[in-house]
Amino acid sequence: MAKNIFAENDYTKIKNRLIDWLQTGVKNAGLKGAVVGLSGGIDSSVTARLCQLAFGDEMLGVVMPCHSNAQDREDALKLAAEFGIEVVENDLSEIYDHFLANLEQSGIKGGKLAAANIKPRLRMTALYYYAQAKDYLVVGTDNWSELKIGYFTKHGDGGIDLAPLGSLVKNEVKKLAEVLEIPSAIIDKKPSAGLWDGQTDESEMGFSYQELDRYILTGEAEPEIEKKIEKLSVKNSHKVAPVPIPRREDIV
Ligand SMILES: Nc1ncnc2c1ncn2[C@@H]1O[C@H](COP(=O)(O)OP(=O)(O)OC[C@H]2O[C@@H]([n+]3cccc(C(=O)O)c3)[C@H](O)[C@@H]2O)[C@@H](O)[C@H]1O
Ligand SMILES: Nc1ncnc2c1ncn2[C@@H]1O[C@H](COP(=O)(O)OP(=O)(O)OP(=O)(O)O)[C@@H](O)[C@H]1O
Ligand SMILES: [Mg+2]
Repeated sequence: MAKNIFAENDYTKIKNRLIDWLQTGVKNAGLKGAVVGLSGGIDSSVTARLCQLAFGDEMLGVVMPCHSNAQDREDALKLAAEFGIEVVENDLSEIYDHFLANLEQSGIKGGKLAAANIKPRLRMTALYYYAQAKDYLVVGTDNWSELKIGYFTKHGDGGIDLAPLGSLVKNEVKKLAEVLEIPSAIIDKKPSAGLWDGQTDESEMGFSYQELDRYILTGEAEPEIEKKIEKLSVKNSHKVAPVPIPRREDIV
């Protein structure tokens, strides 16, 4: 059997280093704590728990259903209650419906993704409201696997101030979740962006996190999987690059 490359790290050490890293990031910004969107999924649960350990009471979780799965909302609220994380809830479903209808009044109708990507961008707007109100940073949940292939909404869940999980692949986040005592119902849940009914990361990506993570860490993958990963990585590289600006000498 192939060795488990995700089990090799010391996750207690990683936990402690990430707590330090978060504290340094917030201190360098001259601010007090962190705000995190709580989806009921593993990435936000791990991020919220790390922030709580880093900032104690100076940490806010925000649950923002937007035509979302009721179980996810319950899991998010349960996690907050279990760890004593302060939580507020904003249901964005009606705002989303109004906003989309308003946009469509222009006569321009977008496809499924144009509409669905509004959801994470509304959440981003709410998170920045709370961050500014409380002198916090917006702490994102994006992991290395998602960043590698650009599997996030630009200026949505990608619109953040710090990304503590950005150097860990998804399966490593799972191991970290165990050390943080995240409930197994959350750890074992199928990853989903929750943008539409039945959406799962792996079916949309066209490969598994196991395959993606193995490729990121070892460079090994079936040729057709490698091709898919590299294609997405190139296509979405703009999402992790600074915004292009023309060189002054080329235009003046
Ligand atoms: N070369 C380029 N240089 C600069 N900008 C470029 C560009 N190509 C496109 N763009 C811009 O980027 C936009 C497309 O990017 P974007 O708006 O992000 O949209 P897109 O990548 O099409 O969709 C987001 C993807 O992330 C997934 N997602 C979203 C949210 C959460 C999660 C999750 O893991 O939970 C996953 C979602 O299911 C979907 O597959 C274009 O409309 C255009 O404005
Ligand atoms: N209903 C929601 N309420 C609050 N925040 C949300 C909600 N849905 C998504 N988010 C935010 O968007 C982030 C990106 O979603 P994503 O699905 O990648 O992470 P996750 O749900 O934590 O984990 P998983 O990828 O395993 O589903 C979440 O981690 C969370 O911060
Ligand atoms: Mg999710």
